[in-house]
Amino acid sequence: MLASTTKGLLQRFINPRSCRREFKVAVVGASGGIGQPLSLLLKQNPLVGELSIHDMKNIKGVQADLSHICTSVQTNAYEDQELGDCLAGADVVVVPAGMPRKPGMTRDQLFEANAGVALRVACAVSESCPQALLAFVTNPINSIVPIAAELLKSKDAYDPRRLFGITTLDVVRASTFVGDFLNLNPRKVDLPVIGGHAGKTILPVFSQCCPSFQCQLEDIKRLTHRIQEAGTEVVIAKAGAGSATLSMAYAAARFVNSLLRGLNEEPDVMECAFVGYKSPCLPFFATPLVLSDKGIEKNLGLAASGRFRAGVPGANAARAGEEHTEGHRLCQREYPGKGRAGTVPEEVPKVASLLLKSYRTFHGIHYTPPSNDRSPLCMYTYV
Ligand SMILES: NC(=O)C1=CN([C@@H]2O[C@H](COP(=O)(O)OP(=O)(O)OC[C@H]3O[C@@H](n4cnc5c(N)ncnc54)[C@H](O)[C@@H]3O)[C@@H](O)[C@H]2O)C=CC1
Ligand SMILES: O=C([O-])CC(=O)C(=O)O
Repeated sequence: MLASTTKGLLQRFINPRSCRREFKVAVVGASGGIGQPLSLLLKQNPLVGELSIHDMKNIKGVQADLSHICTSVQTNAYEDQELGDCLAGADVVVVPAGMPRKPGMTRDQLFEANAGVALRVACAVSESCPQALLAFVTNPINSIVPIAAELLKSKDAYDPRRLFGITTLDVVRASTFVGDFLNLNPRKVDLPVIGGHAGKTILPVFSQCCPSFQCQLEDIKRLTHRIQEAGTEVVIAKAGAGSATLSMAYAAARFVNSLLRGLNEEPDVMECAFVGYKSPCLPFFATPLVLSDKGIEKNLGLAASGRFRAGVPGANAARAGEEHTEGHRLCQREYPGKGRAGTVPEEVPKVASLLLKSYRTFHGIHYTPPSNDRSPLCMYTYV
């Protein structure tokens, strides 16, 4: 017994990869503009043992194509009514299903089209893999994640440590644009982005940028605006053919890989994501997280690292007029003495109030699923 334990430890020491586990990842919306390249990237991930893909259309073709790639990841495809089978036993479910924007639309305007998709997936997760980590790409993230949480609560399957809105693309863009600005390899730039995933709710925290840098306030404002409007930049450039797909697939693959590294008990895995937040007044907020086999091990909140310093103009960028909203009061209460070292950036109260407006948008919605939908969601009316 002792000998075999010692041998096991020795093997792990000699070959650390031998302790690597392989996980089942399900992609819902896998035939789409994001779903296909995301599946391609996951087919190459050594932490994935089984890649289970689902879509309402063309999924068998995507499966045939992926299955010719010479990696050991096993791929299985599921059609519309087979969502439950696709999800059964999944460790991670990632959802790039739903309509993308066209020029002139806001992300909010996708809510009616995409809320039903998110509710259907959340419902199927609650039945087929309630322990899975569930990560939405579907827009509008700021409202989709809260309604998915409501559905999971109604099914007694909500664990805030396991539900995520993927905001990694904001972080990827922040690294790219700041890397360009500083003439640095963007992979060497680490800039947390907090808040939400729409316009002014996207909040790069320049005071925590690593490496730190000093520049003119005008530059910070310009970089902030570029990061906040980057999605729209792509929507306009694609001129009606959808929104970001390749960069989003890259970002989602990175986020899923981080979830898997956490599940694999790798220490110190960190990502920002839009998740349940600790305050009842502000139930969701994107912040830096430490990931583990539980999903979220620790929410690092807003003063995430020792690198947080005063005196960098970023903390003052894009400051808007004060709004005496619940969110504003909350932030003042939780982070008194704003502007000092180690405290919240001053834009946060503004972002909080914008997020609260998103929640109110969905609170007013009466969700009626399509009449041909025979899923259990027919029973579910969201008011
Ligand atoms: N979180 C983020 O940073 C980003 C989010 N997005 C969002 O991702 C979503 C997908 O974008 P694209 O891939 O470009 O759209 P797309 O239209 O190319 O693909 C969407 C896919 O979802 C499938 N689908 C729709 N309803 C479904 C359901 N109930 N079950 C299974 N599959 C379903 C469609 O058949 C289609 O294949 C959009 O809502 C978009 O706004 C896009 C970029 C960034
Ligand atoms: O802008 C969009 O509609 C898609 C998106 O969320 C992004 O690219 O950040």
